[in-house]
Amino acid sequence: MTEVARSVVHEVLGDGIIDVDEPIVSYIVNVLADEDFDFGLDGEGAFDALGDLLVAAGCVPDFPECRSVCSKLSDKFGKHGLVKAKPTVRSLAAPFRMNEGLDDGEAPRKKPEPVDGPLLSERDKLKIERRKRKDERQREAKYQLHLAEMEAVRAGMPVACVKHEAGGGHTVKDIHMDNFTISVGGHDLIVDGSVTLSFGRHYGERETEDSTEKGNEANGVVKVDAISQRLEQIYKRLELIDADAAESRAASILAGLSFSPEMQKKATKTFSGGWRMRIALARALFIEPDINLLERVATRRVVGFEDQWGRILRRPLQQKVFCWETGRLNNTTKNLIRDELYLQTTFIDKFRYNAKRASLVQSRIKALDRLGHVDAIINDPDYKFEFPTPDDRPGAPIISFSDASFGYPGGPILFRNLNFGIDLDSRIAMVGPNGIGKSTILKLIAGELQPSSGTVFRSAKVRIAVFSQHHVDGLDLSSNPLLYMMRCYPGVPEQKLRGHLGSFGVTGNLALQPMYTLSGGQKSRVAFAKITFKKPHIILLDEPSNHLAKYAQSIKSLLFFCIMLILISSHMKMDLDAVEALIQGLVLFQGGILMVSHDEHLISGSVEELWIVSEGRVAPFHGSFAEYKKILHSS
Ligand SMILES: Nc1ncnc2c1ncn2[C@@H]1O[C@H](COP(=O)(O)OP(=O)(O)OP(=O)(O)O)[C@@H](O)[C@H]1O
Repeated sequence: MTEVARSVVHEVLGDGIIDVDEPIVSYIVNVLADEDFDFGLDGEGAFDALGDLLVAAGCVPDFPECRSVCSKLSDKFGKHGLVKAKPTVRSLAAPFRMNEGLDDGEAPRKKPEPVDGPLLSERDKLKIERRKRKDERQREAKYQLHLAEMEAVRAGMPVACVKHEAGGGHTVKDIHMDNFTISVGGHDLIVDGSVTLSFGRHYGERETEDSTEKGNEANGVVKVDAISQRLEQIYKRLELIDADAAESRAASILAGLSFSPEMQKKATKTFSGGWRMRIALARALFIEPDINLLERVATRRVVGFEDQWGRILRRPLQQKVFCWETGRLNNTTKNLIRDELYLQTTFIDKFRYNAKRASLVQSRIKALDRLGHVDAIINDPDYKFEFPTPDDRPGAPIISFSDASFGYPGGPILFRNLNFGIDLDSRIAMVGPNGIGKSTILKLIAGELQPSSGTVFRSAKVRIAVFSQHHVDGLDLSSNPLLYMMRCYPGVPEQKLRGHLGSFGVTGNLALQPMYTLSGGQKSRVAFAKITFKKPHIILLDEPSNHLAKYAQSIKSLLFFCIMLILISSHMKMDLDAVEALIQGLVLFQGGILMVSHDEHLISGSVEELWIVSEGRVAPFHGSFAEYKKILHSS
C-alpha cells in the first residue's frame, strides 16, 4: 500500500518532489497512506496536515497551489482505493424498539454517572481525536523539516552542481559541455569551463594533460586550465597543512590523551563516555585553526568574566540586587548573589526565634525587605531543581551486594565479590579511571544488568530513578516537555505534570516549546522531571554534569582551558547554572544518592562519601576529593 501511495505522491507532485529529502518524502507518504487518515472534503484534511510542510519543503510554490495539489492527491488516492470508506448511515426498513421482547414493567433506571463537564457526542470525540492527530502530524512535520535543515547545515555545503548552459555543434556521439560552472559549498571550483569528450577516445586521470594536447591535435578540445589551477591550489594547501603527517599528528595527540596504539584503531562506539569525550578533545586539538580562532573568544570571555565577578562581589548586597534587576550579570555572578541571598534568608529562618540573635535577625529582615525582588531572585526558574520527597520510607536493607561479580559476555571480569549496601541516607560519589566500570555498577544496582555470580538485592518497595546522558538523548525531540510527560504518565492531570516540570525550572512557555529547540541544560531538566515523577527513594546519577570536570583536573595551560570552554559551549549537555541548581536540589533531597562523577565541584557540594573503584573492587575513601586527587597525582 505504501508503495502505491509513494507512486501517487510522485505522480501528483512531479518535479516538485525531486529535490526533497527522503525522510520528508517518506513522512508525506506515510501520513497519506495511514489507513485512518482523513483526506476531508476536496483534500482539505491533507492540506491541514501537510500544507505547511509541502510549501516549506518546496514541493509546491505557494498555498493556493498546495490546496489544488492536496485535492488531486485526495482524488488519486480515492481512485487507487487508498481512501478508507467512511461508514454510511443506513435507514432501517421498519422501526426498531429498544424494549421489544422485554417485560412491560419499567426498566430499572441506571444512576447517572457523575460527569465533570458537558457530555461530548461521538462526533465531538472523533473531531477532538482528529484534531489531536493533526497536531501530532504537524509537530512531526516541523521536526522532520528541522532535521532536514540541520542535516543541510551540518553538511556545511550544498550539493555540488553543474551548470550546463550551451551545447556545441559537434557530432552527436561526442559529449561537449560549454560554459559550465562547478561550485561546492558556495565556492566556485570551475568557472566557465568547457569540456569535449570525443567518441572513441579513452580518458583517465594521468592522461589529462596529455589528452589535452592530443585532444587539441584531434580538435577535441578539453579545457582543463581551471581544473589544473584548482588542483595546484589544493596540492599547495595540502602541503601547507602538512597533510602527509596528519595521521601521525592525530596519533600523537591521541597518545597524549592516553590512547594506546590498539585503542587508536578501535571504533569510537566501543569507548565509554569518558573516553569518547577525550576523542572529542583530540579532535578539537587537531583542527588548529578553529582552536586559535576560538581561543581568542574564550580568553576574552574568561577575562570579562573575572572582571565582572570581582567587581560585583565587592559591592554591598543592595547594589548587587540592583545589578541583577538591570540584567547585566552573567550566570555565575547571579549564582553568587543568589547564594548570598539564600544564606541570608536561611539565617533568618534558623534564628528567627533565637533571643540572642533577635536584633541581628531583625536588621537582616529589614535589609532584605528594602531590597525587594528577593523571592524572585531565589525562585528564579533557571535555578530551580526540586526533587520530590518520597511519601514512604521502606525499611532496611534497601540495596545490598553480596559477593557479586560481573563481566560483560566475552569480556574480562570487571568486579569480583563486591559487598556493600546503599540506603536512604547514602550520599555517595563513585570515582575512578575511565572504563573501570563505574557506570556498570549503577546498571547492576538499577537491575539493568544481573551479576555473573553472587547477588544484588533490591528491596521490592524501593523506587530507584536513574539519570544518565542516555536519558537525555532518549527524549522524544518531536514532542514538547508537557506532551512528553503526558505520554510517559497517561491519565495524570496536566496541571500536576506542569507543576512537576516547574520543580525543575521547566515553566511557562518552555513546557510547550518543541523539545528539539531546548538547550542541553533544559533537556536535562526535562529528563530529571521524567525520572523523578514517581518520587524515587534513591537517585542514581551517571555523570550528570557530563564529563566536564575531569579535564579541568589535568588542564594546566590556558590553551587547554580554552579548549575546555569550547567543549563546554559546544558539547555540554547541562549548563553551569544547572549544575549549581542541581547541587542545591541534591542537598535538599530526602533520599539516597549514588553518583558517578569526575566533577569536583558537584561532588564536594552534594555528597558526603567517596567510593573508589579500582582493580575490580569498590572501597570507601576516607578523605576529600581534593585529597584523593593528590594521591592519584603522586602515584
Ligand atoms: N555493553 C557493553 N558490552 C561490552 N563491554 C562494555 C559494555 N558497556 C561497557 N563495556 C566495557 O566495560 C568497561 C566498563 O565500562 P563503564 O562504562 O562501566 O566504565 P566507566 O568507569 O563508567 O567509564 P567512564 O568513566 O569512562 O564513563 C569498559 O571497558 C567498557 O568498554
